[in-house]
Amino acid sequence: MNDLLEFDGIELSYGPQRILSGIYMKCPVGNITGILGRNGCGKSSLLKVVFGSLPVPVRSVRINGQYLAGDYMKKQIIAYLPQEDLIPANIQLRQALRLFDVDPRHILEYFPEAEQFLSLRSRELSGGYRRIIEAMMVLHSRATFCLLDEPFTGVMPVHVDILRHVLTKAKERKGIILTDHLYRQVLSVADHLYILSDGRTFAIKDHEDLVTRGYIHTL
Ligand SMILES: Nc1ncnc2c1ncn2[C@@H]1O[C@H](COP(=O)(O)OP(=O)(O)OP(=O)(O)O)[C@@H](O)[C@H]1O
Repeated sequence: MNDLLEFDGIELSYGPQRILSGIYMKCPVGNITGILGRNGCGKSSLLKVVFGSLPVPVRSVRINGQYLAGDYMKKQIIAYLPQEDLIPANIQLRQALRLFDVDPRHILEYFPEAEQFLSLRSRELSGGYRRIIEAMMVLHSRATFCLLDEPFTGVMPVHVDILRHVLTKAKERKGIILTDHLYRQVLSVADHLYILSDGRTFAIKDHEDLVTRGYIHTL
């Protein structure tokens, strides 16, 4: 049986503003799970809580039914691409790959031109290049589960196609949860979809659900 990441019982408020309250989501290895939702509904917050970088009083994150204790970030069970930059601005790409324990060949296989970028600092890369390389790093990390917050955003179409290909290959050995407002790209790779609305997750059955939840007008 494939490893399964599940989470629920997550409660998150910012002051009086309740953000998350009725979450249930699961993602087995072999699957890509997409999360959609309106601006500000809490998608990034949810990924941070599951990764462990945003502490909350109540949270249940399980792998194969076993609760994950606080040290799972160190154990590299879950890798996370934040909406913000992953690689610190002053770090050379070559150093970043070493830090994240990613073989540069995984990047150069798809982006041979990146050879000339290896000695550049992260801040010297273009935004779109930095984004796709960061997404590739997470997908080639040792973690069994990957959380990707807006991996497609800012990436040019030919590289989006490469990323979709890498995602499809990576899911053979990983479970992947991703969110992005480039929802057609999300729809094209996701095996399961949820929409986050009113602090709760709803499994999406069809496109009509996205209209009903106020995410798209119509297709
Ligand atoms: N550190 C914080 N302090 C207070 N409020 C916050 C904080 N971080 C996020 N929020 C609020 O929580 C809500 C959810 O934010 P979050 O970034 O998780 O939404 P999102 O669904 O990822 O949005 P988007 O699609 O615009 O990226 C928003 O109303 C946001 O203003």
